[in-house]
Amino acid sequence: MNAIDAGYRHIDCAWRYGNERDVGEAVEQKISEGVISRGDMFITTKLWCNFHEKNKVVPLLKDSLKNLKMNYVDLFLIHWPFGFKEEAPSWPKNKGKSAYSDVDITDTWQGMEKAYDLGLARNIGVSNFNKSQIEKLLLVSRTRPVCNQVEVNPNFNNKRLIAYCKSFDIVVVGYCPLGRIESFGRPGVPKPTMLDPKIMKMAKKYNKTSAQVVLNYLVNNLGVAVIPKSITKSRIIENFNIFDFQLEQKDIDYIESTNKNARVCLASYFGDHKDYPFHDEF
Ligand SMILES: NC(=O)C1=CN([C@@H]2O[C@H](COP(=O)(O)OP(=O)(O)OC[C@H]3O[C@@H](n4cnc5c(N)ncnc54)[C@H](OP(=O)(O)O)[C@@H]3O)[C@@H](O)[C@H]2O)C=CC1
Ligand SMILES: O=C1CO[C@H](CO)[C@@H](O)[C@@H]1O
Repeated sequence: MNAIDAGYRHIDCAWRYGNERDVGEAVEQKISEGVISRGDMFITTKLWCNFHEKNKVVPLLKDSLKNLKMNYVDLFLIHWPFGFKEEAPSWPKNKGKSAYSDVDITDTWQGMEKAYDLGLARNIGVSNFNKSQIEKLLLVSRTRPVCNQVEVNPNFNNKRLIAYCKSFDIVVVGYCPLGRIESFGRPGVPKPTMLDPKIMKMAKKYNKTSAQVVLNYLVNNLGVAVIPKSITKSRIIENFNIFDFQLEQKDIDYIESTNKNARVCLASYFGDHKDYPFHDEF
């Protein structure tokens, strides 16, 4: 509700997050208050890994729509390229290969196309797909993926994948745009750039916060859509107010120099899955 009041119109959901009911209720409430109409909103949700078989895609989306109390979503994504067996846990981190399914991503894509044909998803796309996985889909798809939602932040600027996606008019939506501050301290996770003292000092010059500087850089300089998450009303408002300033070139150069090619979101438990996406360079 705070996000809608602040002006957000794109809400990122996933069956796996369990946030569809709350988002559906907030949208319904704001429609009843006359603040928005359904057509103003852009609602994304995602197919979880236990439902990659072609004939499971539409039923899973129908379940998401029931949760959302909507009759369509604006964008439906395959959450990860790797699949799990339906009966496996939804995050089978200690189960090993016995939990994995070997459904081909092109079969799952046919299920996504069916969801599109039925009008249940107005657009279809992917998340966490690497270049060769997108290539594989482009070769067989009737309806092309419009979006790849992947990690993008100054520590992991993902430039080569962004350029590849753009060359096929695939919109990149950047997740963990602020570097998911709560993961800082875990092995291999670098300090989020918004905590860099130089960025904090730079932000003061623009009368902005370091989070706003980072989000402005991602949108204006990397050309991606961003989906910062916050449960804090003041930060929700802060993260929306990023369009009214222009970074100087020397500041852009500094932010670029902080790239470390280091991800926050690795899903490394599944590194031995045949479709794990992050062994390739991009
Ligand atoms: N497709 C995929 O596989 C994935 C998708 N996602 C999507 O991306 C979204 C964002 O990613 P997420 O992992 O949450 O990481 P973010 O980079 O958005 O970081 C979120 C963290 O930053 C804090 N924060 C937010 N705004 C500010 C601010 N202005 N100043 C200081 N701290 C701030 C939040 O705190 P607080 O909430 O306490 O205010 C929270 O701890 C997710 O909600 C999800 O929708 C994420 C990971 C994987
Ligand atoms: O979307 C997501 C949110 O975070 C999870 C835990 O890191 C991810 O695995 C998932 O893809």
